[in-house]
Amino acid sequence: MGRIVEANLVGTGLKIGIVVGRFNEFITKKLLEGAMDGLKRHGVDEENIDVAWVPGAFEIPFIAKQMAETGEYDSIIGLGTVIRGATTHYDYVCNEVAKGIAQVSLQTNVPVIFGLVTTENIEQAIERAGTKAGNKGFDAAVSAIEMANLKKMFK
Ligand SMILES: Nc1c(NC[C@H](O)[C@H](O)[C@H](O)CO)[nH]c(=O)[nH]c1=O
Ligand SMILES: CC(=O)[C@@H](O)COP(=O)(O)O
Repeated sequence: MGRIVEANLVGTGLKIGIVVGRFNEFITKKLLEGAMDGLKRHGVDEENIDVAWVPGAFEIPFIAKQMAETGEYDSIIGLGTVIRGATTHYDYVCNEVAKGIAQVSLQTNVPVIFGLVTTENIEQAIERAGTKAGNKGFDAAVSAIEMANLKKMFK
């Protein structure tokens, strides 16, 4: 059997970028709090966390790409909240942000984490922003650390 590659969750020395959407800010600020908590509790120095606010989830991939291209970041986290409305707008936003984040990650070789809450209603969003279903921002922080460390294992 070959090697099994599994990264630890130690964030010491990592530099992390966060891109967060202002749309539905009452939820996204909770995701940001969760992400900051997750990063710091796993050893990331607050000085090594940069946060960029964008208007909405649709804009996350563009700024994530600008950040990734600086070469400064070990991982980037996208945080946003898309809540279904009366029209098809939801589907366009969700599809583009998901595809965009995946593309930025593959094009730049920087892990970009999908820390978005995409829900049918406000209640589902609240549940995923620090109440009964955890905090998607915290989960994204742990994934960012794991991916940054995993990437280093393939150098
Ligand atoms: N409806 C939601 C949006 N819509 C805004 C777009 O993301 C974008 O900012 C605008 O279309 C300008 O390009 N954004 C969210 O983050 N969440 C939503 O529920
Ligand atoms: C997910 C959204 O974009 C949403 O806020 C838009 O709502 P609507 O479809 O009612 O315009």
